Amino acid sequence: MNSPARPYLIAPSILSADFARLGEEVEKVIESGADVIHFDVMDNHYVPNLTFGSMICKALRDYGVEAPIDVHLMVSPVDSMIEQFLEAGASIITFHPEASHHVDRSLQLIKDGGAECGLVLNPATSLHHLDCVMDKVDQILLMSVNPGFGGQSFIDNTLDKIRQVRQRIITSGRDIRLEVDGGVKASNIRAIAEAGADMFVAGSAIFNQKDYKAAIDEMRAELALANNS
Ligand SMILES: O=C(CO)[C@H](O)[C@H](O)COP(=O)(O)O
Ligand SMILES: [Fe+2]
Repeated sequence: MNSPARPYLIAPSILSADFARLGEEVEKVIESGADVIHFDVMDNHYVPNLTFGSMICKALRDYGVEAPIDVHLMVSPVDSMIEQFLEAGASIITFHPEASHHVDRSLQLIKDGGAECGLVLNPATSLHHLDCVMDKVDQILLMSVNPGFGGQSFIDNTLDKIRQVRQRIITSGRDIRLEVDGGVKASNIRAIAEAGADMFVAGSAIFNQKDYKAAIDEMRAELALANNS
């Protein structure tokens, strides 16, 4: 079905980390084999929850975190937050198209700031939002839960959406990452990869375990079995 041009990337979501020890938690999860840190920004407006802003991203950089930071903006409006996160050292910034009045402008703002850009589509958001930006995005994030909270169950019909987006990526001829976020765990990560994803966000499935390395290793073992030919 698909042959990812990139290796599989595991991106622990710090939403489920111990916020009182965030620097140590991030260090520990990187040492345990994580590729990317997924950073969930919620504003109690676009989503019914409130998390953290760019100061925390900057604090992680100042603490010495060098791993890519993948900022998932669940905020509206988006542009002022994009500017702040560019300043704070974000590597990738994604946002929800319905949260921006001018999607192309917001994507360009991210690129001009030197970060990678992408759109996030909720479970019931149409793929039509991708039609005019496939030449611009570096990453597409498909939500497999409704945004706002960690620890929810994976919505199964996301698998079909992943297959459709993978086809669009192949058609575009571009090297666009396909990230999936929400309810990802060792028991379903192989099916998600086989559908066409190459980047996997997992919050509770990693941070709610005692042994982060064992949790990540188990996911990698499942990914090694994925048939994506
Ligand atoms: O964007 C998110 C929620 O809006 C989180 O990234 C996501 O839910 C990760 O948590 P979990 O793996 O526990 O589902
Ligand atoms: Fe997220």
